[in-house]
Amino acid sequence: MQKYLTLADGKQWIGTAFGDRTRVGAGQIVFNTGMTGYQETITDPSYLNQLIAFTYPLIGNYGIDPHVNQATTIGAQAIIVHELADFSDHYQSRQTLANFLAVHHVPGIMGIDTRDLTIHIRQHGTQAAILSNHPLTDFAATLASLPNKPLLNQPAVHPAFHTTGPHIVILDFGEKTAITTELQKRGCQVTVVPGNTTFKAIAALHSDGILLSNGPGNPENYQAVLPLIRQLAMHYPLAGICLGHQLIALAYGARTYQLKFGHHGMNHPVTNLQTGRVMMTAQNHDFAVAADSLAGTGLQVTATELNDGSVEGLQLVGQSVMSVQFHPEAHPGPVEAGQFFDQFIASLQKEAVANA
Ligand SMILES: NC(=O)CC[C@H](N)C(=O)O
Repeated sequence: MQKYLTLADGKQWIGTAFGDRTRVGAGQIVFNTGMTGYQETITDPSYLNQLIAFTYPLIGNYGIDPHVNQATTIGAQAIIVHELADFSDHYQSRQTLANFLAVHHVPGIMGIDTRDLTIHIRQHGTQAAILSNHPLTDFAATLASLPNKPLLNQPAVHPAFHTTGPHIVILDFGEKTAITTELQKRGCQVTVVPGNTTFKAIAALHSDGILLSNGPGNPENYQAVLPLIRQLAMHYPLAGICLGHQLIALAYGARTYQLKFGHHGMNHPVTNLQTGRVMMTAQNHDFAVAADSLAGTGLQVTATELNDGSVEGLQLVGQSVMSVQFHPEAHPGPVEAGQFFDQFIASLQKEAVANA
């Protein structure tokens, strides 16, 4: 069965259907440059209502391992690959990628020139796209007629794996499971609450620190939570990852802007401005904090992306507020980005000693 991928600017690719073969997908198209990690990417809630094109030419070869899902549902609208592995080979694989997508009602297209698609997005910028079963006659009308998927929050209490370390509340805007797991591994008890929980309800949990999660969409659409963030920062050590980082910036008066084609992949070099060292990071964002909007906010840049110089880390001077744009919980190999969790936990312990 043929499938048609059409971009808002009219460019079209024709390929073969896989996954949920008849379903149509529509949203913003992004490309991901990871050579591995397709399952973590596909289940990452920050991709809500996006079409994900993989630049790595063979996808699906190690199948699907239920343990690495980042959420219980798939928010992405469609998956685009050059070649889909027709069988998977891994001792923990329980399912093929095609089957996994079919079960979650996500359509896929394979057999298209993903290099051509990526070059096109890099040159013309990120835009809306539709994956359909027939050539489109009216892109705008079709886009308007297709439904968006809702975000599914996953509130839960997660015990520490060992020892009784600090208790951290995660404000969930679309949290990846790996964030909870990285905290649990470090001895933390984690409570995940929806991003719109009130200050009073959060205070009743008696946590040692708050972490603002990653999440989908434009950070400017989250204005309602900004007063809560300022209030939380007055009472708790606060950390933010990706969307959480952008929300901290907005809460203190900085601006965010949309990148031309986003950072989606696992090979993004980031310079730690405190040590001068460069680390390889996993990233998944279309927006970034505007460096020229930070003057007078009290926020300082702690890290930058080596390729385009964009802001990758922030801290609030004199207060225990720290954030990163990249994903410290994800790594294709190098694990140094995980230091962010160590620093956050150390800041909770410092605060506890100061208040003793
Ligand atoms: N992974 C994230 O949290 C992404 C943040 C935001 N939605 C962006 O695209 O920039």
